[in-house]
Amino acid sequence: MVFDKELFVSAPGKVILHGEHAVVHGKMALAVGLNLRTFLRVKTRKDGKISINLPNIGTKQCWEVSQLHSLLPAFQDDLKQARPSSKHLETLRNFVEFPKENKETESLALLAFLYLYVSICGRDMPSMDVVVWSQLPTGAGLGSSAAYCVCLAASLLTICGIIEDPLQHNTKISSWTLTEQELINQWAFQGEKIIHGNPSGVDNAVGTWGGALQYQSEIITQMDRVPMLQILLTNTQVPRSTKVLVAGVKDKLLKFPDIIGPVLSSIHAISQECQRILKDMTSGLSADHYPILEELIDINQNHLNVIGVGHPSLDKICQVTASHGLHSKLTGAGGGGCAVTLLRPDTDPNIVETVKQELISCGFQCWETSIGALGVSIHLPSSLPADIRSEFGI
Ligand SMILES: Nc1ncnc2c1ncn2[C@@H]1O[C@H](COP(=O)(O)OP(=O)(O)OP(=O)(O)O)[C@@H](O)[C@H]1O
Ligand SMILES: C[C@@](O)(CCO)CC(=O)[O-]
Ligand SMILES: [Mg+2]
Repeated sequence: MVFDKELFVSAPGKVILHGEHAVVHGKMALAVGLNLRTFLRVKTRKDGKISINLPNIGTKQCWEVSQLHSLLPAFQDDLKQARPSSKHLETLRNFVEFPKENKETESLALLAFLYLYVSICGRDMPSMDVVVWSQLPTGAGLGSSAAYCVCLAASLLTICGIIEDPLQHNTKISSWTLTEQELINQWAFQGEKIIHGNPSGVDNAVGTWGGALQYQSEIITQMDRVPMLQILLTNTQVPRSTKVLVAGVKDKLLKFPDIIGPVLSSIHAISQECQRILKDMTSGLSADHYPILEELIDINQNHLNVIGVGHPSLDKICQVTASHGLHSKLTGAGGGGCAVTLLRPDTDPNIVETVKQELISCGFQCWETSIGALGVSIHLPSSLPADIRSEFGI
């Protein structure tokens, strides 16, 4: 049982360099942690209530823990057997009674929370307040859903005592053991299944481990030496749903297996080639690798258009950046959302500034960043960034 406890947990967003969508069909993806994070604060309370506050999507809910106990029979057979079934989802939807005009954004976030809360806590449901606040744009291809699920899984497993609070004995440790991270990742994957329908698991793996990784069929390989690539991220601000886009690619693949299948195989080969180049770059081979990286970006962007996940706003980013000699592709599920542009070490900062201004004048939002970020972390309140502290009112 949990007594007075307060935890602060965070997880990074991600950028997929290559392999989005193909990875859902067993191909390889290369993905990296992003220095924009989701933060969660959980604080136990004593009045038998459980509240969740999600300011990014304007959602607040509060229930009696005793009400949530009524969900247990539907979960009883499958408790601790991680996989959301249609029976679970139906039970949770009936429990929350979403009004007709309810936004999908809100229902998916609450369903994922309730699913993880009931499945992980079982009979020992703690009374608590949960607040989640993110630096990531929601639904823009930067893995906001995975960062949300990783934070929920890590905090619920810790508050229920299933994994240890890393700060309990040593305030310098900022994450869990490898075995505990594996458990966090598995539960976050289940949360992603509620939000995405059929996720590959790459996003939650980056949210858990950060860094740079290669992902294929649930096998995660950390790339231990990756060059410090500088990138420009542009958010078209065109909303889209990963769930809908992933389902669209599946339909196309079923309809035209001999046409779409080879495109996915080619995307796989692009990921392999990119990985080889990144390795060469870290082993100090002097060749100019950037032209190849740029060509791979262009080919993949065309492939992503072929499989139906492009958008005129993404084409616009490619045109604007190409007119200044830079190369871009969509990242994440596409259909709007974000694009990634590769910056060379010798790219003139004035050019980057001009490109940014042009993109901003199209109504887009830009961030210049480098790849790689820490995975799921636990924080002392004093070590949280100032803007996060003020979001949490501390
Ligand atoms: N900070 C947050 N607070 C509440 N819910 C969130 C938050 N971030 C993400 N979500 C949930 O995740 C959903 C967005 O997930 P979606 O997979 O469509 O986009 P994404 O994860 O940002 O992009 P991608 O999967 O392409 O990387 C939202 O509709 C919401 O339900
Ligand atoms: C589109 C996709 O490949 C990446 C979304 O960030 C979906 C997935 O892998 O689950
Ligand atoms: Mg997502």
